[in-house]
Amino acid sequence: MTATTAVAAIVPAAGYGSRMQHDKPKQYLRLAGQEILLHTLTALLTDPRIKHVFIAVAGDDPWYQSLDFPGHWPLTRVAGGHCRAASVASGVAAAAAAGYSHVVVHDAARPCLRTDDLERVITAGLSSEAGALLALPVDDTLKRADATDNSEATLDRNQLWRAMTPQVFATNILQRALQQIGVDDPGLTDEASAVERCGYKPKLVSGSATNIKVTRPADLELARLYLELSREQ
Ligand SMILES: Nc1ccn([C@@H]2O[C@H](COP(=O)(O)OP(=O)(O)OP(=O)(O)O)[C@@H](O)[C@H]2O)c(=O)n1
Ligand SMILES: C[C@](O)(CO)[C@H](O)COP(=O)(O)O
Repeated sequence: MTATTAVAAIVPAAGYGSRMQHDKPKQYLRLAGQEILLHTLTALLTDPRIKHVFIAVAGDDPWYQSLDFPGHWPLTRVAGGHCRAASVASGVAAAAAAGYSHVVVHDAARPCLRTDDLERVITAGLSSEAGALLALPVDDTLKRADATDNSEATLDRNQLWRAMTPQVFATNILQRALQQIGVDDPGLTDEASAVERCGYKPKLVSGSATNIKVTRPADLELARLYLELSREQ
């Protein structure tokens, strides 16, 4: 693949953010001067290989239409699904129909994506049939809890990584994997899980701990800090 290969980004943005406990989905909360979704799209569009962004939005979403997107951004709204995988599948179908050979899937809720990390994971994903994803080796000791949050076991953390996004795959491979495994499979918490179960071993590309997924209220302050720090660099 060349550095100028055209890829499509898929942004699942149809969640309601229940863990954030806010009356507005977290992707529409404002941090460091603009909505989280706008930060995420700005980060994705720093890579010239991303030629289009398909954003999966909930059908009853009243917020998306009010966002102030720059007119030149190549965006298409697609129907969000009942779960993250269904939203991603909707975006993959649109990217396939538009003729994109590869897709970059990135959570709307991860606004602190660094350009250098994005560049590395796209390059890795384009150079391997199995694809690639940003991830970080686990540095903490991992415990398995019992039903009352007591530690009942310590897991071997050797060779354990925590997955992030972007996750980069050949469009046809990801589309076939999602169809084969089924978007309602409880084990399908990211795109790589579907591709792995079809026999591929996606490359784990070491990312940045700042690439957090804004999930709970405490994440907002941290994301704001990271966004303001990146602006100063
Ligand atoms: N049906 C869904 C559910 C989630 N997402 C998106 O998938 C990303 C990661 O999901 P998560 O952090 O779980 O977001 P929510 O589902 O909104 O959060 P919660 O689980 O707390 O409700 C988010 O950008 C979210 O908008 C989506 O596009 N469609
Ligand atoms: C895709 C993901 O961000 C990788 O860590 C994560 O699995 C999303 O989980 P969520 O519960 O849908 O936020």
